[in-house]
Amino acid sequence: MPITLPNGITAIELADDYPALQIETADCSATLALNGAHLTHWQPSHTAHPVIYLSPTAILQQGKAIRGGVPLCWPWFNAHPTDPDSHPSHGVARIERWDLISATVEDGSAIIELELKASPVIEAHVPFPFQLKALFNLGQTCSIVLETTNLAKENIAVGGALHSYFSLSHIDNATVTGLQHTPYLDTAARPEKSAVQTEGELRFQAETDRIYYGSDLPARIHDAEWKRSIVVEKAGSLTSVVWNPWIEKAASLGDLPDADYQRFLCIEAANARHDTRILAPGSTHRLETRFIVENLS
Ligand SMILES: O=P(O)(O)OC[C@H]1O[C@@H](O)[C@H](O)[C@@H](O)[C@@H]1O
Repeated sequence: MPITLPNGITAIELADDYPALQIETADCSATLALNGAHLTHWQPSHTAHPVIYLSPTAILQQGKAIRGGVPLCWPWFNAHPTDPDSHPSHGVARIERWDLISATVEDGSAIIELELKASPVIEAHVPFPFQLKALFNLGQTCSIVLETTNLAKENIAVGGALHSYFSLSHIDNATVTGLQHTPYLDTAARPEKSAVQTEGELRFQAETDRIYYGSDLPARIHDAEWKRSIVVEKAGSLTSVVWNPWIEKAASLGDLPDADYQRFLCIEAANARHDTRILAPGSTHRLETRFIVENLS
């Protein structure tokens, strides 16, 4: 049965056969694509600039991943752990269409639940039965929960990430705090190398691709030009990923303008590598993140 949408939430098409929900409430504006349960825009009313970066050349097509927004990576993080040539980067959840289960507006916040149902495409990549839900609470803050339940009779392994792309005035204006003394794996280095962050403030001057482990955040992105901080909180995750592709990698990505590496930074609540979760039959894992925007005077 079709869901009746409340005032403040409208069904739109972002492209041909590419449905989304447009949210306009007193507290925020936001856009949520059903493909990938992918938040492509969120801007609370108290901030002058969008919080989420979306590539202007993102491909909006069934079966393709959107560049930017908040990809829901599931059930593995980045390349498939054993057979990367046969399975898509960051899993299938971000390229398949989700079903809308409910949508309400309460006190200025849109509360939306989506579910990814099994299909032959998904079964070709995910070898176990599951229930997967995404819960969004979009208002003055933005919270996203990705909830996996194991419907198999044996243990399953579930990794992934809430791969948020945060919009910046310019990467040179951005610093990140909250990660000092945290160990990380530098996956941009060849070979990968382990280190501990010594700096109190992280700045960006090269490709950055780090998996921080034992990290429960929060981290804070300061944008000196836009005079705001974005606080990134999380739960159900002990790995945090910080990613910016920089010049060369950005140029190799066909769905990102060459110069746009300057316009975003990813901070991701992850279950990456050894933080992949083992779920017993019937058990549920919740990977959560929340964004809070603070204006600086
Ligand atoms: O191009 P994709 O599949 O969206 O991945 C983008 C990036 O996602 C990040 O999470 C990874 O740490 C990077 O290694 C990866 O390049």
